Amino acid sequence: MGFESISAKLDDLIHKAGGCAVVDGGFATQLEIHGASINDPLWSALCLIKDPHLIKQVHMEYLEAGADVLVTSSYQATLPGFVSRGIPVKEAEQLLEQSVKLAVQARNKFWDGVKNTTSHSYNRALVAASIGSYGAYLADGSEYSGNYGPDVNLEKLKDFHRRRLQVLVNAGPDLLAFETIPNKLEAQACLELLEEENINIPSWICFSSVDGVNAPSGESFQECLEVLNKSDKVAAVGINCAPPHFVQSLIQTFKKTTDKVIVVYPNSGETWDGIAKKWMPSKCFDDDNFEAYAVRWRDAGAKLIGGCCRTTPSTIQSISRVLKEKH
Ligand SMILES: C[S+](C)CC[C@H](N)C(=O)O
Ligand SMILES: N[C@@H](CCS)C(=O)O
Ligand SMILES: [Zn+2]
Repeated sequence: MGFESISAKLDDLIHKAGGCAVVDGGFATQLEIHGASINDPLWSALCLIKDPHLIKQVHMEYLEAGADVLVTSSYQATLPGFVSRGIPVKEAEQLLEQSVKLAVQARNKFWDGVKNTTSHSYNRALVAASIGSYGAYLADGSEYSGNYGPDVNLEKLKDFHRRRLQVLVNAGPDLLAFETIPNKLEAQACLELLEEENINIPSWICFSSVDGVNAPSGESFQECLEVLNKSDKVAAVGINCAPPHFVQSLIQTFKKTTDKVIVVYPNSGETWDGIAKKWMPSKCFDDDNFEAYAVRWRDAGAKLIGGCCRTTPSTIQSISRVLKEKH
């Protein structure tokens, strides 16, 4: 590695993609479209146990659609979550490793198939190991409230994230994707872990938002980003799984507060009912809206753009087509 910066691989991908790379779309959503039943505390991580082939298939579908970054199936895959289902710790760790390996295998297979073909517009994708927030593990919708209760402090959050982080990094992803972080405390915990574990692959840290202005906890993004700006271990910051109509102004807020790469991959606009465990209709973007807005988000300064829950490979195809258009 020498003196190469931690984020060299990510910077190189963004450069090759013409200044703005494409992240994949809703992973759990596409599992469900294929019939997976994930109404379960493990949510999409249930497929790591029940149907790993489907995981690889979904990764392939997002690659075909033009994703430059694959986010792994580990969002709600945690050691305590698996252990609570009677899975021994060693096997639980293997499931986490498997989430990275399935994405790497899909990426390699897809790239081997296209790299020597003429006039394709694909880049060799990077694999980002998903690290869902503590709220995702709680499976009570608290990744959208940021309310973890009085017993959760910095040390508890670091304890929760540490071993999974180590196992995922050892499985060899290109990046780490911290997803739906709802408050400043968890952002701080993730950052301290990256430093303490001396992680040498780039990370992005993405927040959720339910009002389009602040983090779900009510803390301002300015105070959250001031914490993250202190570390070079965090290559990119942004928003995931928030409604798409919040994104433009949030990019502007982030631009004022950080020099880091900005990553946005909103959901379709539907809202998650954490009790009923289903998506409720709301003001939504369709694929054409994503296509139109992806250009605006890029022009506002985002360098990584994709979709989250309730977006599909056809959404990513629309985003990829418009962002990779030659002028
Ligand atoms: C991004 S949310 C829709 C994931 C599922 C949630 N953590 C739950 O288990 O209810
Ligand atoms: N990477 C996860 C994020 C859920 S908010 C998924 O797409 O299912
Ligand atoms: Zn989502």
